[in-house]
Parts: sequence; C-alpha cells; structure tokens
Amino acid sequence: MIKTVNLEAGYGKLQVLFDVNFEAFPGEITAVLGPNGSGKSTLLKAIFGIARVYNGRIYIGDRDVTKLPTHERARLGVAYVSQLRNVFSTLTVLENLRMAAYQMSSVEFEERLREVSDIVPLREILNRRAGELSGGWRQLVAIAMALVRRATIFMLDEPTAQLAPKMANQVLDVVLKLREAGYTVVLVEQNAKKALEVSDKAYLLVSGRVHWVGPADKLLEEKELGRLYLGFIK
Ligand SMILES: Nc1ncnc2c1ncn2[C@@H]1O[C@H](COP(=O)(O)OP(=O)(O)OP(=O)(O)O)[C@@H](O)[C@H]1O
Repeated sequence: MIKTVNLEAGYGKLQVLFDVNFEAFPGEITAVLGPNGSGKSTLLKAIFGIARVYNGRIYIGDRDVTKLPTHERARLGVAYVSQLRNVFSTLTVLENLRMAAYQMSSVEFEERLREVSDIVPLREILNRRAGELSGGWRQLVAIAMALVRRATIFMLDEPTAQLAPKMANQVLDVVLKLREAGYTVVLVEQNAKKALEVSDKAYLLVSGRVHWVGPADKLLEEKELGRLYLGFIK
C-alpha cells in the first residue's frame, strides 16, 4: 500500500503539488488523471524520491519513507516505470533481467523468470537486444525487471502513450495481470477513458490538487469533469 498525507512537492522553487492525500492498495489499479502539467508525474516522482518534498508524508505500508533515498524505496518494493531510459538498450532482454537479479543465484533467477513470464509474455524476446524493441515492449521489459527484483508497487507513467492500439492493449493486459497477482498498481495515463475502464479507483489532479477522487466507473459518468479536464468529447 502506498499513501501520501498532505503532500507538497515540486522541483527547486517550483511547487507543483499542493496538499495531496493519495492512497493506492494491493490488488487494485489506481488511475491518476488530469490535464497536462497538473502534476501526475510529479506525484509518482515524489513517491519514488526523485521530486522534492517540501511538506507532508509518504508511506509505504506503515513505513514513513518521506526521508528515505530512492534506492531504499525501491528495496521496499516500489518501482517507477516511465518511457524514458527504462532498459539497457545494448543488452539483450535476458541480460537486462539478469542485471535486475544480480544478487540472486541462477537457480533463483530461473524460478523468478518463470513466475515473471506468467505476467509478462517474454519468452519470444529474451534474446533480442532491448534497444531494437518497440517502445511498448521496452516498457514491458522494464516491468519484468521490476518483477524480477520483487517489486510489489508498480507506478506506471503513461505506459500506453504513443503506442499503436494493439500494443497499448497488450501493455494494459499486463497491467491487469499485475492487479490479478495482487500488486499495487498506480497508472498515470493520457488516455483517460481507457485508463478508467481498467482501473478501480481514480484521482483527478487539477493544478496540483486533488480535484476529484472516487471509483473509476463513477468518474466515467462525470461528463462535465470529463469534458473539462479529461478530453471526453461528450
Ligand atoms: N524535472 C523538472 N524540473 C522542473 N520542473 C518540472 C520538472 N518536471 C516537471 N516539471 C514541471 O512541473 C509541472 C508538472 O509536471 P508533471 O510532469 O508532473 O505534469 P503531468 O500532469 O504529468 O503532465 P504531462 O501529462 O504533461 O506529463 C509542469 O509545470 C512541468 O513543467
């Protein structure tokens, strides 16, 4: 479980988030939606420890991690997957996964790989160089790397942006499998409708504040909010 309490965060002197109370639970997909620049990525970055926190607290389960460095948050199970620099492009997929498992014995790694393959369909691409893969596949490899190192909280920053519809659906299938496996999934998406269709709960951020929070299907019914902030046509 991940939680922020009265979170104020940003970059240097630029405060982006104001008084954000956010919670995401295991076995659920929590969507974070809102217009460009509303602070969606900043929320994920603050939770991961790569944006500046001015005030408020961040918890992973019961543990207050507000002051912990990023690598310790990662050790506690948090993964932040964005479309940027998410894999080692000169290495093969298998080598990337091995890098994520550098502390494991090869027996343990093989076992892990079998479990991860149930969630991310990797078998066909294990020997491909990561840099040759499409953006969608690179993202799936990044998710698989996090799974190998036993992450339990997946913060996915626009995982389907710029993907062809077929690949976008494949990525969303993996997101659904993460939920099925009981992980905590936080999903930042541009395509609000698609995100809401797969999510359990939704936060709408506007100008760095939580403007609306509730069940994802209820936000789909909020036509006015959808029109104003989420690009719903009608
Ligand atoms: N590393 C950074 N340094 C300084 N300002 C930043 C940085 N990253 C983002 N910002 C600024 O913070 C504000 C919020 O950006 P953020 O990326 O959180 O928005 P977002 O809701 O994810 O929007 P988008 O969909 O455009 O990514 C913007 O004004 C942006 O210019």
